[in-house]
Amino acid sequence: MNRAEKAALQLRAVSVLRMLKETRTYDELAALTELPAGDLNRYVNGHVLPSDDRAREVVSGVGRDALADELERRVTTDEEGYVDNSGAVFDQSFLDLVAPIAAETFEFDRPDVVLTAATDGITLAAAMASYYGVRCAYAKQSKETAVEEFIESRQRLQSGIELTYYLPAASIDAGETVLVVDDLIRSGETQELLLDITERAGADVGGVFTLIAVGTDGVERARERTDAPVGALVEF
Ligand SMILES: O=P(O)(O)OC[C@H]1O[C@H](OP(=O)(O)OP(=O)(O)O)[C@H](O)[C@@H]1O
Repeated sequence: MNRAEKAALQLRAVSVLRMLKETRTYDELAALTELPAGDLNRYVNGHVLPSDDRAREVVSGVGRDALADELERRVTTDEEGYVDNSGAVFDQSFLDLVAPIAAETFEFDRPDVVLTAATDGITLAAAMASYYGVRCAYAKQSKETAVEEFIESRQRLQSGIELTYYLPAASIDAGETVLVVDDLIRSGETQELLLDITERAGADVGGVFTLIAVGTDGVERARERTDAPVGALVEF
């Protein structure tokens, strides 16, 4: 890890600690992180940065669990099992905290592009793309006017409806590495379309990440399509 990466990791740990501190006392934060309350106070107030070992532990250990709890608090499910996750996907700063934790936890290959499907995956894709410092692209169910060439993927869904996603062809170059993300995976049909688009572009899949996996079918389906890591922050 070079100096800039170390500094970035330390600052991410401070962001995670600040988020956790919003609803906790320093003693509670100390119990959660197993770090001394006095040190935590200095980190949260920005007087001292945590060591890289402590920072990594905060980001991928307690940070992941705490963000998963926070996500569960922000999501509601109705009696038919439909999920309202607007409390998460409408909050870009929350997703900005998720991005480094997802990257640390699942060790995706470093992408050139983060790809998602419009609409609800876009803010997560933007957070992941910003974290890696790469482009973000989203496939849509309609063709953008003035774009001449598209990569398209069509699938007949379990429901019998045919679904087509279109991505402007210039969004992904052959040989690039693509991280496929979405806010939610249920049947895995949307992921399959995105993985198909990646393949049609001649690109490689560096990983698949979702905030929420509803059941295991969708995640299993993605795992059958790729050897790259497939991860979910929470599973319902
Ligand atoms: O695993 P699947 O069964 O394919 O479901 C997952 C998809 O469902 C939701 O999108 P939706 O179709 O509701 O469109 P939206 O993002 O525009 O709301 C969600 O954002 C995923 O893209």
